[in-house]
Amino acid sequence: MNDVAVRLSGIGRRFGAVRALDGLDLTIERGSVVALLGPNGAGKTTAVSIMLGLTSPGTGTVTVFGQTPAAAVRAGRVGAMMQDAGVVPVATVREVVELARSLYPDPLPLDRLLHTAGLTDLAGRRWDRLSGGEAQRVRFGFALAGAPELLVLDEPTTAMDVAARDLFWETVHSYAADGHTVLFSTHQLHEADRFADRIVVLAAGRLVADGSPAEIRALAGGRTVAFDRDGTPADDLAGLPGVRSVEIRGDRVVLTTDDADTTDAALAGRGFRGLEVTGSLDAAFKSLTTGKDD
Ligand SMILES: Nc1ncnc2c1ncn2[C@@H]1O[C@H](COP(=O)(O)OP(=O)(O)OP(=O)(O)O)[C@@H](O)[C@H]1O
Repeated sequence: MNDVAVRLSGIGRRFGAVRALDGLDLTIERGSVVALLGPNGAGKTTAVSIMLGLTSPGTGTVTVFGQTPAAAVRAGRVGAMMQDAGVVPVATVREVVELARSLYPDPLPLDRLLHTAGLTDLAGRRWDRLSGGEAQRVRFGFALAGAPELLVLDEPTTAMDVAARDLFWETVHSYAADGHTVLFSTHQLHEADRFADRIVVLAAGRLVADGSPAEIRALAGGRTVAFDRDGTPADDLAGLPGVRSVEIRGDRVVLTTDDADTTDAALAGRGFRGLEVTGSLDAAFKSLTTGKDD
C-alpha cells in the first residue's frame, strides 16, 4: 500500500518573467491535513493547480496516488474547491450538486452530500443568487461529490461568516478523521494552527518551512509576551496558560511562555498596553516569508 497522496518533485513553473514555482519538492502522506501558507504571489494556487492537473509544470514531476493528476481526478479520487470557480449559472443548488455527482463513478448519495456541505436548506435556491459564503458551500459540495480520498481546498473559508466557518471546519475535520487527506491553502494563520497537523510555508515559489504548527512557531525563536508595566497588578500572570516565568524588565512585564498564542489569547481584553508577542505563529510566518522579525 502506497502511503503517499501527492508527490511534487522539482516543480518549476514560470508565467512569462514571473517564476511562480522554483524547484518545489513536496510529499503529502495519506491521512494528513496539510495547510499551505504563504504571502500573496507565493505560488500556492499554482502548486494546487498543478496537483489537480489544471496547470502543467514547466519542470519536474507530479503524481497523485501514483497516477497523473488528470487520471486521479477522473477516477474521483480528488475533489477540489478553487477560488472563484464558477458553476453553471441558471441552476438550483440541487441541480449543481447533481451535476457534480454525475461526473464521478462512485459519488456520495445526494441527501448525504447536501447535508455534509450544509446545503440542505439551500437546495431549491438558484446557485448564482446565493451570498458569497453560501456559494462557497456549493463549491464545497462540488469538491465532496465524488467522495474523494484527497480534498484540495484553495482558501476555502473566504467570504464565510464565523458560523459558516465553524460548520465548514467541523465537516473537514470529520472527513479527515475518516482517514482522508486534506490540503488547504489559507491566509488565516489560526486556521492552519488549529486544523492542520502539518504546515508548509511557501515564499517566492520555494518551500521555506515545513513542520507541525508547534515546530513552525518554534522557528521564530524565544517565546515571550510583553506589555507595559503601568502599575498593573501581576499576581495571576504566572498562572496563565503556557506561562513559565514572569519578569519585570524596567517598565515592561515579560512573560516567557511555552505557547505565545495561547498566552496572548488569555491576556486579550485585559487592556494591557504595548503588547508584543514573539514566537507566535504570526511572528514565525513574518520572519520566514520576509526574513524580518518584526
Ligand atoms: N496564469 C498566470 N499568468 C501570469 N502570471 C501568473 C499566472 N498565475 C499565477 N501567476 C503569477 O505567479 C505568481 C504566483 O501566483 P499564485 O496565484 O500561485 O500565488 P498564491 O500564493 O496563490 O497567491 P495569493 O495568496 O495571492 O492567492 C504570482 O506572481 C502570479 O502573479
